[in-house]
Formats: sequence, structure tokens, C-alpha cells
Amino acid sequence: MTKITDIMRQQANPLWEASFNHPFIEQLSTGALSPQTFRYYLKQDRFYLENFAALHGKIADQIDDPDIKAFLYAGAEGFNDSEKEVRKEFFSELKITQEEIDQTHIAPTAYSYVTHMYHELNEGTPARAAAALLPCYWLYNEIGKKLIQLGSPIKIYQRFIETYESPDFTTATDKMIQIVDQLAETADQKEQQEMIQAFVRSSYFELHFWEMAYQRQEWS
Ligand SMILES: Cc1ncc(CN)c(N)n1
Repeated sequence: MTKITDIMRQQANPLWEASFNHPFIEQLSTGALSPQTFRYYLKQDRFYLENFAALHGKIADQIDDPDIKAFLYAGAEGFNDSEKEVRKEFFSELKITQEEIDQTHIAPTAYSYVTHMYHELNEGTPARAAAALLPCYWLYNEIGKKLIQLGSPIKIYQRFIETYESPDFTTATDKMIQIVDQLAETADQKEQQEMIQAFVRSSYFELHFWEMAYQRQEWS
């Protein structure tokens, strides 16, 4: 039987291809990406990752399966992969100060992405919200696997790429794919369609997140 995650991946493919070919990604690998653009990305992604972690906990609260619960609670603490630690190092290396963080406001696309994820949980179901989280793991893991072959001449970009190709991140991605497939087994057809839609919409926001950073988007 076809897995729901295969359908999701297939439906989101044009958006994923556009992410793979986005100038932000290409320039990470060539090293041409402006350091200011990377800094902007990191500061905005902080908002994303905070909410992404919080959502793991909120979804876990509504799920009975002990194995899924444990994985999601670990994700809420940032224990499923090494991303949290690596980001701390990036912030310190790039001397992004607390003052600079405090002065940063969430940009329109980051705001919309986060709002979408909460919508899937608060107006939807834990299974829909889990589907909305999945591209965050899976797309970055595919980007990591693609870019690792090319590498980057800039050290910090190379470390960024390595984070998403790492065994920890790949294991977490595979587990999240399995969780979404498992949650779909007890969902009816309507909810399954909504899960697919949540996944495709998150894939849309992933693509536009690169563009937001590339343009250093502001509210006005
Ligand atoms: C927007 C976004 N999506 C995904 C990831 C990878 N966890 C991330 N850091 N930021």
C-alpha cells in the first residue's frame, strides 16, 4: 500500500525542487551567500525553531502512543538532533548579541509559517500538526544530503550543511516520517487529505522562508 508520506512527498515535489534550486541554497554551497543574509536567516529561524520545539510538546500532550509521545517530548527539548547546539555555536561565532536578538521582530513569512503550524493543531488535529512539522525535518535532510556532495568553501556554511546530513538528523527525520505514516493509519480519509494539505503548505512556507531571508524581508 502507498504510504501517505510518499503521496505528500510527491505532491510537494515542485515546491521542494524550487527549494533545492533557490539562490539561498545554491549560494550556501558556492560560498557566495552574503554573511548578512545568513545572519538574517539565523535570527528569523530562531523564532521558527522556538515554536517548532513548543509544538512538539503540544502535539505530544494530545497523543497516547508512548513511543511517539517520547520522541515528540524529546523534540520539544531539542534532544532529537544536534541542531540546537549547532545554532548556539553559530550565534556565538557570528557575535549575534542578546541585544540584537531582542531588537529583531519576526518577519512576515516566518510569522505566517508559525501561524500555519499552530492552526493545524488548534483548529485541526495532532496528526495534521505532525504532518505540518514533517517538511522541517525531511526537506532539510534532503538538502543536507544533496549539498554534502558539493560542500561549501565557507566554514560556517559547511557546518550548516553537515548538521542536516548528520546521522542524528537523518535518524530523527526517518522517525518523524514513520510517525506521520502511523498517525495516518487511524485517520479517516478527510483527515488524511488535510494531513497532505498541511504538509504541502509547510513545504510552500519552507520555500518562501529561503526567499524571505534572501530578500531580508521586512513588514514595510
Ligand atoms: C524554517 C526551518 N525549517 C526547517 C528547519 C530544520 N529544522 C529549520 N531550521 N528552519
